[in-house]
Amino acid sequence: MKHHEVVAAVIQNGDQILCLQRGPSKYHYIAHKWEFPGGKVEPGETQEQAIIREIHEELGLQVDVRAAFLTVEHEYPDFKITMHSLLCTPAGGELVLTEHVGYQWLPASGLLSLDWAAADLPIVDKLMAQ
Ligand SMILES: Nc1nc2c([nH]c(=O)n2[C@@H]2O[C@H](COP(=O)(O)OP(=O)(O)OP(=O)(O)O)[C@@H](O)[C@H]2O)c(=O)[nH]1
Repeated sequence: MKHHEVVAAVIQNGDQILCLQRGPSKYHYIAHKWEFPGGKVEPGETQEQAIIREIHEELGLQVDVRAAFLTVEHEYPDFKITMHSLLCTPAGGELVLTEHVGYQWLPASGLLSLDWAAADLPIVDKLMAQ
């Protein structure tokens, strides 16, 4: 089974957290699900370099990476991921969606109002517990 190393940013602006909605996908179980911005780590990149690149590509934002948050191993029906979530704060730029179909800024207490990708649920749980 294919395995991907993924980084995901929990971008916190005060108590608000940036949540993004994926569009259609060939995999029904991730199509239209909510997730954190990020993507696959490319060969030779650190997690921090990967998240900074992905956030710039996907959202046109600069971020500062503050801390590692939680690493999740998740197996979907067709592939598995190791996803490293990193706590980030906005550091410039105007949010423009280039790959996603929607976004919401929500406090941790509101995160479960969204239909999250399965791999994200441990991250959501940890954010809600803090
Ligand atoms: N970015 C991101 N990906 C996630 C999250 N949760 C989750 O299951 N994933 C999965 O992790 C994988 C990340 O790949 P991606 O498609 O976003 O990465 P990428 O931008 O490098 O994609 P590409 O292969 O089209 O170049 C996808 O299969 C995605 O469904 C999340 O919170 N953020």
